[in-house]
Amino acid sequence: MKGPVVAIVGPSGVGKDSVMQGLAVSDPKIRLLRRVITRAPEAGGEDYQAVTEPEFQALVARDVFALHWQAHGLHYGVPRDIEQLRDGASAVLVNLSRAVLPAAQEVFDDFRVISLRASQEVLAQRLAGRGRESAQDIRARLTRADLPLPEGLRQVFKVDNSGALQDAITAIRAIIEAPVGDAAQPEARG
Ligand SMILES: Nc1ncnc2c1ncn2[C@@H]1O[C@H](COP(=O)(O)OP(=O)(O)O)[C@@H](O)[C@H]1O
Ligand SMILES: O=P(O)(O)OC[C@H]1O[C@H](OP(=O)(O)OP(=O)(O)O)[C@H](O)[C@@H]1O
Repeated sequence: MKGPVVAIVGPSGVGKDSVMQGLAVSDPKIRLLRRVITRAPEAGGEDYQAVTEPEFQALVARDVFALHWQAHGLHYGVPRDIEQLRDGASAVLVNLSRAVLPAAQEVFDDFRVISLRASQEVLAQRLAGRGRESAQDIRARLTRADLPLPEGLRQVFKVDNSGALQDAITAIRAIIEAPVGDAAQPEARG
């Protein structure tokens, strides 16, 4: 049995990494995809494979990635071995750019999008609290916060993460555990 690929998307600071960690702790069959990123290895936060830009380009040339994109001045890649991670999983969670979602929907069967939301004030506070980026980088991330989701996505669920982290985790578990085609409630789409 292959679990769905569940994209966790939303503005910087909304809680994508926190929600993903919490979900993985709550159920060992919920797995996290480890991204390849041209970010310094010591930056902290999520577990990722840090590579240099030439190393990243060599991986692209070797066709290692199912998906890759650029954002925040960095390159990000999702290795094709995500398919092995799906075997026997309840879900494989992956932090994706909103811009890459239409491509992802074509690449993966049973692809679901969790669109996390929080107000600009909450985002600004959380980014400052996280302390990974400079004030200038935080401003750049906040200007991207309102980027709309692309059209044509078939399974999108809005989840609010302005409140307690556990509430968002509980809401997402219900979406993951629902049978295919059953999880979508009209009011949860968007
Ligand atoms: N529901 C929440 N309540 C309070 N703080 C949160 C919540 N979700 C995330 N955070 C905090 O907000 C900051 C940004 O969260 P993070 O998971 O890194 O967001 P993202 O991956 O979307 O950029 C972190 O310091 C995290 O601990
Ligand atoms: O196109 P967007 O939807 O705005 O996303 C831009 C980038 O932000 C996220 O990365 P990352 O997790 O490195 O950054 P963040 O923690 O600051 O969101 C996401 O995975 C994308 O790579």
